[in-house]
Amino acid sequence: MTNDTWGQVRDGLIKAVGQNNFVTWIEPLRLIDLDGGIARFEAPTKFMRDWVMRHFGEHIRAHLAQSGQTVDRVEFLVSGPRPVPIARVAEAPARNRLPSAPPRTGEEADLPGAPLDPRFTFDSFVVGKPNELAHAAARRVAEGGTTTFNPLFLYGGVGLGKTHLMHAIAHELRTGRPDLRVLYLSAEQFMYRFIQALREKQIMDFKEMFRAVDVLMVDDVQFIAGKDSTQEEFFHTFNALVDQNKQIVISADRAPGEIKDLEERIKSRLQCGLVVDLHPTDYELRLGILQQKAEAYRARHGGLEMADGILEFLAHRITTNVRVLEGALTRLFAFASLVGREITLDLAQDCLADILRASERKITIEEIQRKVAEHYNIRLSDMIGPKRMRTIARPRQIAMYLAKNMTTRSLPEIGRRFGGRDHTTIMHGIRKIEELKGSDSQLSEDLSLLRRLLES
Ligand SMILES: Nc1ncnc2c1ncn2[C@@H]1O[C@H](COP(=O)(O)OP(=O)(O)OP(=O)(O)O)[C@@H](O)[C@H]1O
Repeated sequence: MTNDTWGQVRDGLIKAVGQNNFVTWIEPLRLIDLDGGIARFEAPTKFMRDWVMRHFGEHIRAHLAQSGQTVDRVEFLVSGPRPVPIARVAEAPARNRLPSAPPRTGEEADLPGAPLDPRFTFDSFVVGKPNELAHAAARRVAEGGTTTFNPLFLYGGVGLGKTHLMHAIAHELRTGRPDLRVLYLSAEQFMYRFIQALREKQIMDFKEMFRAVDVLMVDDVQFIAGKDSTQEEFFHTFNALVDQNKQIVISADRAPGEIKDLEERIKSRLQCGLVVDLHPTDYELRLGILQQKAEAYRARHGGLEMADGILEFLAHRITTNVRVLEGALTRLFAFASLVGREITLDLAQDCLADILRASERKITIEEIQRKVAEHYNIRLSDMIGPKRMRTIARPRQIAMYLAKNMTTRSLPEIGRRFGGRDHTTIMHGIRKIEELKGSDSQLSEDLSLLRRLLES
């Protein structure tokens, strides 16, 4: 192939994939051979080979073919530490080398990002009060414009949509800004890649790779807390990218300041951008998510017969997290399609009994003691202490009564939590309250109020 032909192919490829992509991924390739309809290229590292093959292989083939070459297939090889000499390359190295390829040696650490879940898009993300800020910030980053806050730090409890939002950003950037190199991975993967690079003495490649991305997204960053050298490397990567104005998105299960064993300088760096939390879901958001999932199911599998109020019932009863909510719905649909019946409330309760039981709020004896002590304005220590005067003994008996009725604890267990009292003393206290509540309206009101407070 002549320089002219390559010049033509080069221009076409730049137009097709963008200058940035061309310089980073295509220019470093070396054409070793074009024979029998097969064009063979050599890439400096395995990572680059895989990336180019996946993203630009077809572009390269098509542009070579357009320039008049007979090319049915393009193959990519990795140049090993001691490349096998290829005669043709040796004969005409200057011609076959793609112009101005930067010198690269050895094989770079294999550093592809984690795969993205195709279902985690902005379209499938339901927005409500608890997550609207996080969603808006994620949307802003996904536009790929100038960096306004760096990093974006998303945090929240288990299963509240952190990963979903990060994948959505990556999907959006890949379509809207294909010229940007977006790398998404978990903090755990970051650590393993780092250890691998250390072991294989490829730390420079590791650094180069991470510093070459335009948008870096690291999920579950709390994982690197307490892992000193990984933290150190993460800190340097982080700084290098921020210095170049490259966008960073981080997620964690808690706010930066609350991650134990995370170096202070990292905490303060993480707090420099925009820190937003995903709050626990509320009823409206849960219902919205369930409605969206039910619609998606109908769109995929056709009709689904469901009695009124089922989704409302689930949104009301399953308050743990979205993952559990989704799991419940999936099981319900599978069950309904197996038995071929309409989903009724009975069927839902039956089929989801374990999930419903597990998401019932568990009230502890300590909570009961605290609430009752607060209500009657006595000290918590008096709940378990020996004082016998009525102003203390009565609230203590009320707490015993509630402990028996609102938890599954046995009398001896309750006795232990009340300063090691015997179960007969507990029994006596409970009986006393049962007796009194029929005649003492104030006491019965207090009991209902305390129940409500504890259940809320
Ligand atoms: N607002 C939402 N709209 C639609 N689906 C949601 C929403 N929030 C969470 N989900 C779904 O709930 C599941 C759990 O979400 P995700 O994996 O993003 O949680 P996470 O916050 O990253 O949790 P973890 O801390 O366990 O990693 C996913 O299937 C996700 O699609």
